[in-house]
Amino acid sequence: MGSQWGADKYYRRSKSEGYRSRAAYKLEEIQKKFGLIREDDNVVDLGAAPGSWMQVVKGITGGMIIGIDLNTIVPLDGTHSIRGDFTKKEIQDKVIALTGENNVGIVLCDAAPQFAGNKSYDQARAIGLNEGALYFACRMLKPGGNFIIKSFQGEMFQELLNEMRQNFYAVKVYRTRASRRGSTEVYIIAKNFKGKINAETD
Ligand SMILES: C[S@@+](CC[C@H](N)C(=O)[O-])C[C@H]1O[C@@H](n2cnc3c(N)ncnc32)[C@H](O)[C@@H]1O
Repeated sequence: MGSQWGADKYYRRSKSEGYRSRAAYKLEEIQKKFGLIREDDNVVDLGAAPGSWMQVVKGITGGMIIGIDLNTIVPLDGTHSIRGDFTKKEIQDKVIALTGENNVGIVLCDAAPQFAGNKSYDQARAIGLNEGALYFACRMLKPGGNFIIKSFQGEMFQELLNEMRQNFYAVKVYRTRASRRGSTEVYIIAKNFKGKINAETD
């Protein structure tokens, strides 16, 4: 039985399996289906707190793992955490200082803005944040890199997909089983970055 309040089967499972959040199961499901995280990928996780996606990624790649969040990410061995807004240049420069230029194999983004309860305002902010994440991915990824991003179906979603298709050779929309029932949440699975030349997203 699903519950809006977190006491659902994924929440209980995350507690018993030591994950920091039920969100872990969304990434596990996406990885099982699409296998986009490769074992030598450097990975950047946008909106990473409390850090369950970083825990999942640690079990897959031997590459560098960097999590970025507005909130503190409790340290996770063998990973880097950056506190700040990933849309800001100074935060992006910190990532490049760690990875070098265009040396990231996959960017993950599970970030969402604080919702105010106004449907069309919230949707516009969510898509705006998605565009910031797309810009980040285009700045960091190596050609052939991948991008997984949470979004919300509604106004401007199609335009976002079109921008994704300008920058990646294959783009799909996927809804995870762990997404809450009735929510418009989906993940965009973008494969095979075309390279900087197509990255005119800002
Ligand atoms: C659903 S949580 C992510 C859960 C995470 N995937 C996990 O597995 O633990 C969304 C996060 O996005 C972060 N966030 C939203 N906007 C952000 C921004 N501009 N820069 C950095 N983090 C952001 C929020 O602070 C929040 O912690």
